[in-house]
Amino acid sequence: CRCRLSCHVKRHYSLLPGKFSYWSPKVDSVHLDSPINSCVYRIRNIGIMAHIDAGKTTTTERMLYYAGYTRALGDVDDGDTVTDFMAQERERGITIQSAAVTFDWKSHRINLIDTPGHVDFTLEVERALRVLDGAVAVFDASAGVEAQTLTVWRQAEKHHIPCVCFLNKMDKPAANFCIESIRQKLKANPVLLQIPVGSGKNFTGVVDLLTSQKLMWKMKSMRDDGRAFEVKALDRSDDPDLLQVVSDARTALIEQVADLDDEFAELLLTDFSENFDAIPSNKLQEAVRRVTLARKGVPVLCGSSLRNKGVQPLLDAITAYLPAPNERHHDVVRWYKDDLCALAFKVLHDKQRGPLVFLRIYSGTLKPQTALHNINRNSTERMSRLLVPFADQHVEIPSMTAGNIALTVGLKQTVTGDTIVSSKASAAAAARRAQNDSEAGKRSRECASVILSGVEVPDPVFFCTIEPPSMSKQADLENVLNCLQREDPSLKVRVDPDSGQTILCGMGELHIEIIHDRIRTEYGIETHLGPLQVSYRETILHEASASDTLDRTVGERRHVVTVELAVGPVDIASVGGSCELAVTEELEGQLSAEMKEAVENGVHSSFLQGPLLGYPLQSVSTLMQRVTIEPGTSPAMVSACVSRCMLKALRLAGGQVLEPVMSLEVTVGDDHLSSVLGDLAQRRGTVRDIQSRHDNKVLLATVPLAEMMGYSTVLRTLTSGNATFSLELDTYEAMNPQEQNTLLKRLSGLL
Ligand SMILES: Nc1nc2c(ncn2[C@@H]2O[C@H](COP(=O)(O)OP(=O)(O)OP(=O)(O)O)[C@@H](O)[C@H]2O)c(=O)[nH]1
Repeated sequence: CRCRLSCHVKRHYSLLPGKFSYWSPKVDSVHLDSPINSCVYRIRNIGIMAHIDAGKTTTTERMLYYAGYTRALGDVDDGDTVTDFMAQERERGITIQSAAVTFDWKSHRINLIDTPGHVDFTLEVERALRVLDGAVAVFDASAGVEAQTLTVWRQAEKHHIPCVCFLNKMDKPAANFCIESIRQKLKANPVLLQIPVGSGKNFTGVVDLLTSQKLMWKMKSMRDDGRAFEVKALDRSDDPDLLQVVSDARTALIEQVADLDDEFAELLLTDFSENFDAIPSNKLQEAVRRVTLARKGVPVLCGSSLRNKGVQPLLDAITAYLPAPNERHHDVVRWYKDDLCALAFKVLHDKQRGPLVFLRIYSGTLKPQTALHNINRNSTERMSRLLVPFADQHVEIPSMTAGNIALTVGLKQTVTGDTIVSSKASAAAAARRAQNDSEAGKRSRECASVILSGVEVPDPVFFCTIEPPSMSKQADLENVLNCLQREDPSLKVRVDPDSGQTILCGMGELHIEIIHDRIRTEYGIETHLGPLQVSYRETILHEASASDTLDRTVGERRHVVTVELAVGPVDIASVGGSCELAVTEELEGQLSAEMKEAVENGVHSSFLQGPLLGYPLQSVSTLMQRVTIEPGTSPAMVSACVSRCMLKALRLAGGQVLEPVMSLEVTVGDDHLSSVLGDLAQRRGTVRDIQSRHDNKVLLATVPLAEMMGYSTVLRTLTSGNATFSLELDTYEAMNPQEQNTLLKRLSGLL
């Protein structure tokens, strides 16, 4: 099945020279062994996830190098890695956008998505996880399980993604084999497959517990790329302590796997009952694979990417233990049989070609120059070109089959999360199959949807105004913001109805800063950002009713409408913070569809602007009691009257400001702990726990977002740069009356 098409491919599907404006100095040439159709069971769609700075990018670079796709090792500290190709990423040394990379390793096709670790970009991780079949969790072995790892681990669990753990940075003096921390904090079941040889700067290799072989990197110089390493069976000449540790660990591994996998237990008890140790390594490997796929355990490997040790066995583990696309279950896909069904999981904007859409193909075949149907937008558009993504380079190909990740050119309306199929008729056929199945009583109607579930976009917590350098650039800026929004659904742009100013809403300070930078560097527009502000919410304290009549003559036409309604607070727990609208049964029968929509529009626009400060409302229910409309009244007037009446009722109901409260985790040395605590007390922070991690303390707290502006600079000063932190939205909490008053005065310019 291994179709060696590389020559053919090189002749016909050359790289697109200079068409993509990104820079990539070290990519020699892309030679995928079979870029068209790898057998599905040899494909691995993999993500790398971790806490910031755990070494994801360094590990990815090593993988690309050993797989033969780069000819020099990239270094995040020198800013020349392949996957971090945007200018900001190179400058800051962090991964902002997931870049998809396709390469082959030992007859397997690996589609790898490098995901960012900073919490401001959690959506990027979520987006990537949605389309992955497996993941590698990279840990800094000297830090163990950190905050962001926990967050992404939970996300991976949500999508039932089997994982392999890689304990990186084993060369650091404080590195330790943090198995317990994986067990306790991640509530995972680590399956230890390797034992490190040496520690700290004497870390020289690993022992593979399946084969009892020693893999040693005997570096001749600091520049040694680690490509060559020695593989040798352990024997009596080896250190007796190591032999003992390996023997114990192998026995423990065999027992653990037998506990988790019945097939393996049976084999052990029948064919190898005399000597468990004689079990062949391939049988053990097959069992570890079953355990990993069933998510009963996670294989754990270790190494040091920076020092070029341990990455090749990690690549082997990806192919050996993580699932192929056909081993994963996707409910919706079966309705499409062999027809095309794909999910758009990322949009990038290329200045010359317009939007580039990343698609994960679940069934069928994708071909360029064909029309595709977007179910979510109910539109059909033409895909002009089909590419294999290789960081910032792309190889053009004539078709792509299920299981792969493709990059398409020409889809202008598609946004992240849309389901793409071959035609409207194919969507209808899938819907019919789903319908028949649900009618046959096999499953509920909800499950019979033919749309792949998209990506949930969290609400942004920060916002600020953005202005072009001159009015003549306003249209350009709007265009740029549209492009950026299609790429990044966590960025929201709106226009303030009172001031007419454009408002940027984002997930954090860094997020907004990066957007600002990109507008300048990629699109050449110098914009001015207003001060960063916190996105509050509002709710009401009591129930209240109001009525209102609008009687207005516009030109020849008289519009008369009367509205009566009641509002009340609802329990956050029961509605998850959203607002509700109900209409009395009597009224439901009286209103035409058009007028009902006008009423709903009026209520929903009031939900977007609370009565106190104009922030969106949370946990408010509205009951529409009476709406009388004189003939000739336009729907717009009905909406206007409903909004006015809502405002009246909301004011009577007493407003309450809700502020975003973040969960904060700070890792800091003992000597700086008290100054960090002192500073936190001044920020209205509440300390939840202080844990020890090696020589450091980990401080867990909640703190209002409003108090956290510029925190990274303050923390750096307080601790001379010896602390790291992560911040994530926890909840919205009611402000006390005193704080609320101060805020109201400050925002209305009285303070
Ligand atoms: N000592 C040591 N340092 C490492 C190792 N791997 C990576 N680093 C360093 O750790 C830092 C972060 O590495 P990255 O590869 O950028 O980490 P990342 O997880 O991709 O970071 P983000 O993209 O910002 O989330 C860099 O300074 C690397 O040189 C390792 O094995 N040992």
